[in-house]
Amino acid sequence: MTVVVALDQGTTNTKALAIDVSGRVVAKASAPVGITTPAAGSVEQDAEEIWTRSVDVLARCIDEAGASSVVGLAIANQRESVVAWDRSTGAPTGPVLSWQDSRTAEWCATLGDAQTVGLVQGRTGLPLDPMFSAPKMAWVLRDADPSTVVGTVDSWLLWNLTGSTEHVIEAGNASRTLLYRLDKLCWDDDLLALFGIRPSALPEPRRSHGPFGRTACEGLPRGLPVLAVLADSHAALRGHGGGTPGIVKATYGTGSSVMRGTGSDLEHRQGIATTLAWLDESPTYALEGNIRYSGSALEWTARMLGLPGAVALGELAAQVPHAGDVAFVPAFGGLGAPHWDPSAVGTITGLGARSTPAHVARAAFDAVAHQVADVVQAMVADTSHGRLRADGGATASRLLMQTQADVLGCQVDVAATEDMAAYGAARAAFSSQGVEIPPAPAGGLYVPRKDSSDRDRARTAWARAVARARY
Ligand SMILES: O=P(O)(O)OC[C@H](O)CO
Repeated sequence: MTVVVALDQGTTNTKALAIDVSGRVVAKASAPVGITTPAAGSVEQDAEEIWTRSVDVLARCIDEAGASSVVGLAIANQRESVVAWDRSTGAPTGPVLSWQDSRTAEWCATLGDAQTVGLVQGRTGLPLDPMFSAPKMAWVLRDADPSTVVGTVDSWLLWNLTGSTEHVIEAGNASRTLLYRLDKLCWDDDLLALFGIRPSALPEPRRSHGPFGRTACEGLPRGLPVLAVLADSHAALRGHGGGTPGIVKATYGTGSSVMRGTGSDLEHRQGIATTLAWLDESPTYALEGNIRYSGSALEWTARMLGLPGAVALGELAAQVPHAGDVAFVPAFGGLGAPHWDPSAVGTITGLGARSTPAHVARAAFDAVAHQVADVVQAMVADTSHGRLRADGGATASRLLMQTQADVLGCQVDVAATEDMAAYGAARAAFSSQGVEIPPAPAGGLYVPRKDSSDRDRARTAWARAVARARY
């Protein structure tokens, strides 16, 4: 048996899956990863913890699958988060600044006039927003020694996996930094100057198939090649078979990423990012809308209501047929796509004397579905003939998936595997070896149960709540 061991290094969890040539998962290990919010707008992680947890799950998975059957590794990783370390010692110089970290929001707002914002958007496909890596890189490099280097989480993992030899970044991850030029597929000197980032601190961009080197670290068999690296959301698109124009997928993780592959076309849409999905022999582009709080909005609401988690929240929400007039806009740290408003604040509107915790719980599920719908509708003019492919932990909620079909007015196909990012990365790794494994099959289908006037009413109420959350 031949397997690829795929690591999915996510915001709150690190998983490894051994996947065979038929696409079957033959071994799996996972470990939680800590995240802290030491101050308003600051969201941090521990780089050493990310690394040690990753080695731990990889080692357990390789062991279970049998080391001799492993042809190589694949990586899918959380994007935009920034790690800085000392090139000579390999030690992190501070915490990881998470993609959710918005401490640079004010600085970003002063960075440029409309022309600069247009330049950034035109070259990188991204809005000038603190979610992306460059402002965080600039922040961690302030006053840093010349030996300090930076990277995204894939860079950090590859540096450690290869025994501190490779300081590289996968091209799709690079496209999330605000420094990578989408048409020319390289770092952009003007943007490096804009953010004040010294080129020698940056990792070298590589194609999604590398080369990324071989394992040379403690805790893992030596000499295993890293066959493919993909940013996690992009990997999920690949898992769904996306990339070819038309497929729209939503990943429901800590945040949500909605993506539509556009093949070799660089398309642009108002409020939506254009991104490099992956770079094989030629680039595959995608449109993407990133929502900061979706699964984490459910967790937050559960905590506020004194419940143990999202499952209990779903049980409470199911006690009422709808949220009444209550709407919850989880604009913690501002709103992402398609609004891109860092000044928006988390808001619960429409509370009345008859509102109950169940209505608030229901409003939290509505919020996740409406945020995804906002992005899908900014990408696809008419959703009624299409389908949304869904993956990620929160797709286990039937309430959420039915709500999603209802507010979008189209069928939602839920992937049979909850590990789509790892699956997509494994697909890419096998493909580099000339083996094509099939896209992951759907495990559940949801069709809309609301008519269009109910849907329009719900969408209008949501739009009003979003307007209230914005200054
Ligand atoms: O950790 P996840 O799976 O929520 O993914 C994080 C995203 O990559 C951030 O853009």
